[in-house]
Amino acid sequence: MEEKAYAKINLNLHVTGKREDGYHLLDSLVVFPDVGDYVSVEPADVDQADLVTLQITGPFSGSLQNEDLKNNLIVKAAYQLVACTDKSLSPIKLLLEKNLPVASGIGGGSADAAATLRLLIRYWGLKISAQELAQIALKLGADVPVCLNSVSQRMEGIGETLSLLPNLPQFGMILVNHGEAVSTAEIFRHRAAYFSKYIDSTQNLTSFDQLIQELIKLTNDLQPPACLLNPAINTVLQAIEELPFCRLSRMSGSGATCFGLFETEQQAQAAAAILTKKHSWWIWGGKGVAK
Ligand SMILES: C[C@@](CO)(OP(=O)(O)O)[C@H](O)COP(=O)(O)OP(=O)(O)OC[C@H]1O[C@@H](n2ccc(N)nc2=O)[C@H](O)[C@@H]1O
Ligand SMILES: Nc1ncnc2c1ncn2[C@@H]1O[C@H](COP(=O)(O)OP(=O)(O)O)[C@@H](O)[C@H]1O
Repeated sequence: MEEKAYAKINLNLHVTGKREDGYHLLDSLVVFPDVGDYVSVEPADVDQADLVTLQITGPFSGSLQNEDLKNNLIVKAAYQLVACTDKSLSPIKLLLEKNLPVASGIGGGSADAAATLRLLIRYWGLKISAQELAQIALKLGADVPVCLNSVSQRMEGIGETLSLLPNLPQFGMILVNHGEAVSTAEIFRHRAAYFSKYIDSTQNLTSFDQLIQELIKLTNDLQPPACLLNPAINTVLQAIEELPFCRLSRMSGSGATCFGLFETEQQAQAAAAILTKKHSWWIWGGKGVAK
């Protein structure tokens, strides 16, 4: 049994306020392109010491090799489910194929956690209400709730207030990461002192042109501090902007991954191929909205 953990892309990200606990309030249009990690589960030996174990493979497994697997969001997600059932559960082995760059503003860890929740609810046959699931997800991280169904959404609060964007058009996207991880906490610490206002007209975004016109008016408020702390992000943004048919380039989340938007999937794939010839960066191109 397997679940795909789709990358999370913030098409815009407005920091609209700050909570008393220091967490920032956000307003962001979030989409899930057709690229991701894979989480799968198989039965483990009954004499396995831990109920849940994890093995990581894939091109970015090395980024997690020095971390204790018990701290991985996948293992934490599994134990959150264990804690909310009376069922007697048999030991499992979880496998993660890590295809997404780590700590890169595309929510790989959050997507993995959400995929694990979906996977194990199915595998163990658990009955959990949507409300309880949303609470478990938020406990794991602010970005986990939006990743639960991996469809286009507007995200507010710190990530707990979600509204679906069912009319968003299909488009092509490229993702580019130059290989330097940036710290989310540090980027938030260096953000400008003002809070930005977000004007919502998301219901009208039914064509690609309308979407671009709207996104041009919006910003990622974390992009300026990220570029200041890691100027190479500017180089990436410029390289994307110069690609044929690119209509918008921007950073996702707290960075450093940047995206480019194209009218079609084919244009995005061709653009990714051009960039791949010039740079040794992580580059992906394809469908901007997976499902
Ligand atoms: C910025 C976003 C936008 O989608 O994406 P990423 O860049 O992580 O992909 C998220 O809000 C990231 O949420 P999440 O992934 O849970 O953040 P964490 O790594 O736990 O946050 C690390 C630190 O960043 C700060 N932080 C995080 C989220 C937030 N809304 N306000 C904050 O001030 C806090 O200091 C927190 O301790
Ligand atoms: N399954 C996981 N994949 C990636 N990172 C994880 C995972 N579990 C825990 N982490 C931790 O979460 C941090 C943020 O990772 P990630 O979710 O990739 O960041 P971002 O949301 O910025 O893309 C990592 O530095 C790592 O320490």
